Amino acid sequence: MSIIKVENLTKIYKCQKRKEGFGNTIKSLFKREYEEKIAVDNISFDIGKGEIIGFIGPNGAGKSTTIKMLVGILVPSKGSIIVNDLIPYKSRIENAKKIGVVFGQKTQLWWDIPVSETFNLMKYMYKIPDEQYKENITFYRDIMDLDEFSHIPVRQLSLGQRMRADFCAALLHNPEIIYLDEPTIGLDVVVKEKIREFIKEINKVRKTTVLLTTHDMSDIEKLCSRVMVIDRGKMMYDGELQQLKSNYGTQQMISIETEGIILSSQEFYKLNIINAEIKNNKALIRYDKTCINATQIISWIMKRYKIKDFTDYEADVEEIIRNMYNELRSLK
Ligand SMILES: Nc1ncnc2c1ncn2[C@@H]1O[C@H](COP(=O)(O)OP(=O)(O)OP(=O)(O)O)[C@@H](O)[C@H]1O
Repeated sequence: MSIIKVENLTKIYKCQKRKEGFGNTIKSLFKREYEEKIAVDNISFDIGKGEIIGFIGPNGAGKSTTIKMLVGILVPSKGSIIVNDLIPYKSRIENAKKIGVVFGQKTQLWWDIPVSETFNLMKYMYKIPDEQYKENITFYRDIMDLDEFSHIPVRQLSLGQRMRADFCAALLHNPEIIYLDEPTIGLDVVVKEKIREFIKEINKVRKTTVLLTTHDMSDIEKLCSRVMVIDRGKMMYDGELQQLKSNYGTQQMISIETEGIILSSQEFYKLNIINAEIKNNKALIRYDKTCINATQIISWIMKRYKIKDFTDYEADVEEIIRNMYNELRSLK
């Protein structure tokens, strides 16, 4: 059963045409010319209850525009969206009761009041029953260390504390879906890890559906099994992260340490590899697994050197996505 169903969704922005030069600026005061920008171009997808989906793409790809339409802030130019059996822009308030939103770059907390007061206001606004409110505060207090900062006004919080407070505020009313737009941007590794654990826990305990937009590929690797990739408004990939890895993650690396000094990098190019960086008795070899495999490389080296240690690395998600963007763009 899908909780989000999107069909042929398109968003076209109408923007004022800007021409250079003083004369043109004066003219534009009297006669405005407009041009259209297709930000989201005929995309369709289905999301099931309890899924955690990574929604990724380069800058300006159309991610935020899609999320704004799902939330109900923007009206689509074409196509349909059903979220929780509602059309978001027609039932904004009803929809808002069932969703939570966290924007890494903006806060939805009140700047001048302490975090605990903000939570009280949210309780009042969303009409959260006492029992549910108490249960949630206890749950979040432990997992997000709320006591450390709940008495402090929001403007005095560090970014990591503010993000933790933002997450709790967005989840106080037990939303069915949470939209996360760059939720770990600018955070240190410890807070990032805490927030990822929190997302996993909420998803496990409450079956909350999560749509996550991020440029941090470790967020994707650690949280999502399915990814949707958008580029220039078009859906380029929707499927398993694992499949994406095997389609685009053909580049791999082996690092090797030998007993003696490696004399020259030139000889490594007899192998069908991409490149080799050599330093004393260490070599870092980059290869394409569709051309040669790790065993072939190791056995070739073993005939020439005594190997002390070696490690075989999978391509990381960042590299996979880079390969994918490059390939898709070269096709256009
Ligand atoms: N209000 C607007 N008016 C006109 N064009 C807009 C508006 N908002 C976004 N755009 C354009 O629509 C396209 C998609 O923008 P959007 O913000 O959805 O991308 P994004 O994938 O979220 O990018 P980023 O990763 O940089 O946040 C971009 O070309 C952007 O310039």
